[in-house]
Amino acid sequence: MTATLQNDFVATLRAHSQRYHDQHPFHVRMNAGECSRRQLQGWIANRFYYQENIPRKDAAILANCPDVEVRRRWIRRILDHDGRTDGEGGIEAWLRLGEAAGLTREEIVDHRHLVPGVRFAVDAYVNFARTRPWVEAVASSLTELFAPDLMAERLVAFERWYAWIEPGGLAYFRARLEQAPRDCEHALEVVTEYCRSAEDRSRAVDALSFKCDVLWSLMDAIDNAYPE
Ligand SMILES: O=C(O)c1cc(C(=O)O)c2c(n1)C(=O)C(=O)c1cc(C(=O)O)[nH]c1-2
Repeated sequence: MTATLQNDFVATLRAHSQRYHDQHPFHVRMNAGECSRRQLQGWIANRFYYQENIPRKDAAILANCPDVEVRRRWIRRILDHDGRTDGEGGIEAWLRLGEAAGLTREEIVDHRHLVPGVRFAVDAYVNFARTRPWVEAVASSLTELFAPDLMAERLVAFERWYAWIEPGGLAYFRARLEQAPRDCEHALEVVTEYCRSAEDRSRAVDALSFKCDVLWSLMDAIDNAYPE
């Protein structure tokens, strides 16, 4: 691929920031301090389903990926979320966020708050990674290019507007500020190396569009379940 084609490809991927869920009305209200306690708790309990399924999605990518060097780096994502032992990892950190916001572990883990639209959106993402070519699944993870800005904004918003959430609960977002850039740098390397033809590139762009839709649908479902 020539340098120009590569730059255009990366620019097209990055332009998907315009469709990222940071612009969803629920996130806009969240970051403006307009969410109630119940709405934030609902968001945390529902987003847990995304968090617990991310490692299963990444395991599907590993299962479909024949490149040992890619697998060696990709596997770290699973450990980041699952931890190496009890009490570690992103899933645990998300449960602590829930506790800091006044939820019990039990009510998060047993899915009593999980709404159908969130389940369908997350299941669609995992299913995509299981059934589509692995490079497309890698491309679909590239929404993480846009996540750090949202995390930084969220950290400021939570400290400012939702002081009733214990500050220790925000550790998850701080960890993602470092993990997301590292992860998406690798994902970008993979798609630029493997997407050689115009058709490959177009499929990678479609995969990222699909993922933007997953995240947007997830937020729509939460927004509908916890009206103002
Ligand atoms: O809170 C967010 O807005 C947000 C967004 C995303 C994303 O853009 O997919 C991820 C995360 N958080 C996240 O915490 C996370 O671990 C994660 C993994 C992935 C992925 O697709 O592999 N996205 C995201």
